Amino acid sequence: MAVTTELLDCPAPAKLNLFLHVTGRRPDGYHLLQTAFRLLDWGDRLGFRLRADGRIRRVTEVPGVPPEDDLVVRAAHALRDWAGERRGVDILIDKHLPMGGGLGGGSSDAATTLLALNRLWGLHASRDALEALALPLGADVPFFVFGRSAFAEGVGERLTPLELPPRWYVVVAPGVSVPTAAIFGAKELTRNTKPIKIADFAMSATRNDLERVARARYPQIAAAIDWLGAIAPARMTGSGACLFSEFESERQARDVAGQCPAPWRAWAVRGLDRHPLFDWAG
Ligand SMILES: C[C@@](CO)(OP(=O)(O)O)[C@H](O)COP(=O)(O)OP(=O)(O)OC[C@H]1O[C@@H](n2ccc(N)nc2=O)[C@H](O)[C@@H]1O
Ligand SMILES: Nc1ncnc2c1ncn2[C@@H]1O[C@H](COP(=O)(O)OP(=O)(O)O)[C@@H](O)[C@H]1O
Repeated sequence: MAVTTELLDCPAPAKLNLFLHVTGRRPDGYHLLQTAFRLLDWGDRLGFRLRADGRIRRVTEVPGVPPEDDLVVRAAHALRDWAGERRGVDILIDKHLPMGGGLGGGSSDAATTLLALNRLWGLHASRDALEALALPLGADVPFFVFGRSAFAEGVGERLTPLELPPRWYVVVAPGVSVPTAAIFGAKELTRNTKPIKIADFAMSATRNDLERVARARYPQIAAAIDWLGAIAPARMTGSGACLFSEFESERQARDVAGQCPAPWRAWAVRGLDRHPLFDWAG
């Protein structure tokens, strides 16, 4: 029987890939990357309620994602098995981030689950231990546990903190959902960008290698990048479908977001330096 306790309400912020270079491919097919991750002050919200009976349940519907496939459920099982925890949890998801958007929504939901359950179950797992549990859930999940703007290498798990200036972003969703595996698997993807040094990172000197593939396959992405790019330099995040431009002021960002033509959607959002749950790893 479920125990009635308070709901632990937690944010799961989105990320942008400020650039993404594909530098190689591992024998198992995963790609070697260099990317700069930036957290955003915008995301999903998750609720966690302790259960004494040991069951892990997602209690809200997420269209297209059966509970057993949901990264929050998989994260909760991974942490419970690792810790030998006997209690369970009810998990509520309030989804705001477009799925298949390159904003890392599912990955961030999974990381927030690891951080929240570490606290709810009183496990005191270290950040390193949580990052190790995160990687098998998805290449982006360790970054959200790391919880700071980061330069990432490997498949995204080798993370170095990155100091970034305060910035606002316009994020545009062109109304399509992109399957990450199909973009990485494309024959035409170039996989030999020369590695850069972290100190050489600049928006103007980098690009997103996945963008050319996504543009060619999804005309809506190409059209949206061209629309935003006519106003300010615009780039795709991750494997798409969303794209973004960077601005120094909130006013500029809100002004541009307000011009976005339907049916595309646009948001003006602030870049974060730290994950709101940064202190929750032991
Ligand atoms: C492209 C990026 C950039 O941050 O983000 P998204 O666009 O998904 O948000 C990530 O590398 C995605 O990370 P994530 O979404 O966690 O991907 P995963 O579930 O691990 O992998 C999905 C599939 O993408 C391919 N994949 C993913 C990561 C990688 N470095 N090489 C790959 O080839 C693999 O085919 C894998 O089966
Ligand atoms: N909690 C979740 N939220 C969103 N997607 C999820 C979740 N759990 C599993 N998924 C799966 O992960 C896929 C990628 O979702 P998402 O992380 O939002 O996009 P992206 O990897 O492009 O940033 C979804 O299409 C869905 O099948």
